[in-house]
Amino acid sequence: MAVSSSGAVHPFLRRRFNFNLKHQFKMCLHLKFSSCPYSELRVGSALLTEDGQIFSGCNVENACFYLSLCAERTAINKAVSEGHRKLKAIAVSSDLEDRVIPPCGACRQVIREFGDIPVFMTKVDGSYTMMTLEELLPLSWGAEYLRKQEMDSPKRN
Ligand SMILES: O=c1ccn([C@H]2C[C@H](O)[C@@H](CO)O2)c(=O)[nH]1
Ligand SMILES: [Zn+2]
Repeated sequence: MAVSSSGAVHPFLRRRFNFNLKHQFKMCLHLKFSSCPYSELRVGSALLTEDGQIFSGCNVENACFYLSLCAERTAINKAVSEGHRKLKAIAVSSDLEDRVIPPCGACRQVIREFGDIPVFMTKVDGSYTMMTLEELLPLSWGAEYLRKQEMDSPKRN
């Protein structure tokens, strides 16, 4: 079920994740590094890893539009490329004042690779709506549909 808040740390988070949302939001402010000359929509993301580290990201757009990368995937790629595959939660923020910002379909699929984690969709005033990845992307495609033996094989290319 979706959880909304006016900015305080939600009890759900404190219980399940021992997670300081304010700190996470601070990291989300990395939307100031956003490179978005085409959409002019600054987006930031922050994710929490199992061992308590936070990685931030922003959207990085390209003149060849479809090469642009969303903030969430920037953050995920940073974390994974530094050896952090166990993700606990992810947040996404933007300049939008009147609405929370939801991850696009591509990002939902990429987040899905790392489990059914909570996704915090925030507004500039610090309020947020939290939904789990399963709620955002029900009946989703994942590694369990692939041939496991092949996936586990150390010899695969
Ligand atoms: O959750 C979202 C939604 C949109 N964007 C970016 C992609 C693009 O740069 C801009 C406009 O779609 O917003 C993100 O980074 N994350
Ligand atoms: Zn996206």
